[in-house]
Amino acid sequence: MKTVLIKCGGSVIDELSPSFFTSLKELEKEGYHLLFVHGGGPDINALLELYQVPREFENGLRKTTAETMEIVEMVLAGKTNRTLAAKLTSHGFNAFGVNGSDGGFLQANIIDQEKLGFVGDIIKVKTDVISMLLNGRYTPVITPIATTASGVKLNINADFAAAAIANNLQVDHCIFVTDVQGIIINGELVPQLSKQEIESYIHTGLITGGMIPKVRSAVDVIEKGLQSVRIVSGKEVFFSQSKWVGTEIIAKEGILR
Ligand SMILES: Nc1ncnc2c1ncn2[C@@H]1O[C@H](COP(=O)(O)OP(=O)(O)O)[C@@H](O)[C@H]1O
Ligand SMILES: CC(=O)N[C@@H](CCC(=O)OP(=O)(O)O)C(=O)O
Repeated sequence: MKTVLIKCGGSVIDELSPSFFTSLKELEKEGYHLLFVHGGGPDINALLELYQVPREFENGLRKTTAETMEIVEMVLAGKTNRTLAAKLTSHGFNAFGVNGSDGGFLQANIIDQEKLGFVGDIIKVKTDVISMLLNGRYTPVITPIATTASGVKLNINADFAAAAIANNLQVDHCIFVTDVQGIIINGELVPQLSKQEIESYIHTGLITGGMIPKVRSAVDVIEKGLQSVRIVSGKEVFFSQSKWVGTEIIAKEGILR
């Protein structure tokens, strides 16, 4: 089965354009089965603000207290998952919401309780759930919340969750959909980037903020052997006539595919 994992950032879920859905249809026409992982950072921020709960990030990861975790779950499982699933359904996909914390689907360890609180790193993905849904011609829409061995719920950065699921499922393509065309350096879209170039751009401050976990996740997926990883925009066409638009993350500098 040919599969494409599509991570849809919270930055763009409310702004997905008709041409984004046209690209999804093109992928389907080429025989790909699609699965989605969604974020929801901006909506989490908005609800935290409403409840007057302080927001804090460390290296792009949200410091998550027990109180924050309750709001994270309300937003991710309650709002963003439902919004994306509804949009996909209205475009003819058989969307099926999947909570990472149900049935031990996403299992994680706490990264650093003192520094980050209830934030995890995925250690196991029960891929049978996804295979079952894809075989039934459903389109899984996955919420990035995991559980520890003892059943504690953890907040997972959606880019990291997407990378772990892509690696475990060995998908054919992994794409990170966001609100910009790809990696932009000095005002120009960069069509291809290697790990070395990425690290140097992070070091010089040309790749910042939420783009850092995204590019690091993309590199992780490439290093684990997946051939095709891209950062694309959800506001434009990203796949047409078998051609991709955006930034491709490549294993080594200078190797063109
Ligand atoms: N070099 C870069 N190229 C493009 N975007 C960048 C770059 N460095 C930082 N960014 C920022 O990263 C943002 C995307 O990350 P984020 O807001 O976390 O998105 P998402 O919610 O889609 O995961 C862009 O809107 C942009 O402001
Ligand atoms: C640990 C951590 O940072 N979790 C993220 C989960 C959502 C996310 O990653 O959303 P985007 O893809 O829109 O950034 C958070 O709480 O914001």
